[in-house]
Amino acid sequence: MNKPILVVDDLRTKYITRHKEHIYAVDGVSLMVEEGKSLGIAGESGCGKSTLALSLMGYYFGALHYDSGSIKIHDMDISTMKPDVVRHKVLGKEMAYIPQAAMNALNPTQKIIRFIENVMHAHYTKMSKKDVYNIASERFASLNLPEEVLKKYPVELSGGMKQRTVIAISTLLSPKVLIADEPSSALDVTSQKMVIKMLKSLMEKGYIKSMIFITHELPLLYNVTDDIMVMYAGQVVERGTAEQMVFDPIHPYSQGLMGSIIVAEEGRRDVKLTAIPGTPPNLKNPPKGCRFAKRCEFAQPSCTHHDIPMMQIENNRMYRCLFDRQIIKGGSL
Ligand SMILES: Nc1ncnc2c1ncn2[C@@H]1O[C@H](COP(=O)(O)OP(=O)(O)OP(=O)(O)O)[C@@H](O)[C@H]1O
Repeated sequence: MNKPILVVDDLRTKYITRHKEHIYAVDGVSLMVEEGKSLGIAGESGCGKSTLALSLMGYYFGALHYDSGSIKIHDMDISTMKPDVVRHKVLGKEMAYIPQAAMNALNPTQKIIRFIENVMHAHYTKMSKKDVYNIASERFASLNLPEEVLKKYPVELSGGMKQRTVIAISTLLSPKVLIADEPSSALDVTSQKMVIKMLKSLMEKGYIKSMIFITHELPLLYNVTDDIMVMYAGQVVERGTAEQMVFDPIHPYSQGLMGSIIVAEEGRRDVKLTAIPGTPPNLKNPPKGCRFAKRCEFAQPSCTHHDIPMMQIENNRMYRCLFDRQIIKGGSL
């Protein structure tokens, strides 16, 4: 096992609505990312993926609040740091975040190099413009981004190029963890591929030490990440290697997720396109016990009696279900 970089233990974060309702969108999430490894997070819309990303970044603004649990980068616990402290001490150098619409982060009235100067000067106040330019052009070249981009305005760049530019800028300080939230979902297929290639290249070249990649598409994760974690209604329901999760998912929800998407992988063309019947529970008032029980073809009365813990079956391979994997996989309940 490599050295753990990011360790999250039993994290709970919630939205407090105007009507004072508490919505636990991240409800007891634990995860670990090792040095040199990438973790994919998958799950249907509304399962808490983006809230988890925001919580890891300490973005507690507006309705989102920290409740309990810890987030450690190496041994530094950042879970209770004030957002301002996180911004100064953590963002950029320790962790970087690429949100869904990252390309909109660029200032339309500024050339790219001016934007980079601002980013670098926030960390190194005395760095000369020449040094900033040299660092940026070297990194851009290494990531196959043309140097001319530095002298352009965002409007002069295509969507894909803008996205790759933002990724290059966010990782200029070589953070230990990169959190990418659906970084390619708004792009055409060719640009998507280039973004994915770039993320892999950031890992290979050691510009980032580890990555969390969020998407609702399991097969995309299979091509990008070492491990995959599936979330359902604010909780983790399964974790394993990408290979295990795509070809041998255990939890009935992960199995449904696999069956509900087109898998472009060789050998998986047999998978039928099916939708998982029903909808996830309302997180204002989640059901007792297994949150997937209402939609699960294997559900038994015991599933809803008490909370179901994660069952560890191998190192880094776990799932949240009362039943043995042979029973679920054999469909003989
Ligand atoms: N500002 C908010 N106030 C109250 N509830 C919210 C707020 N933002 C999100 N939620 C709720 O939190 C839950 C998790 O939302 P989140 O956006 O994290 O899911 P997601 O898995 O990232 O979905 P998507 O893939 O669509 O981005 C949802 O039930 C959502 O309704």
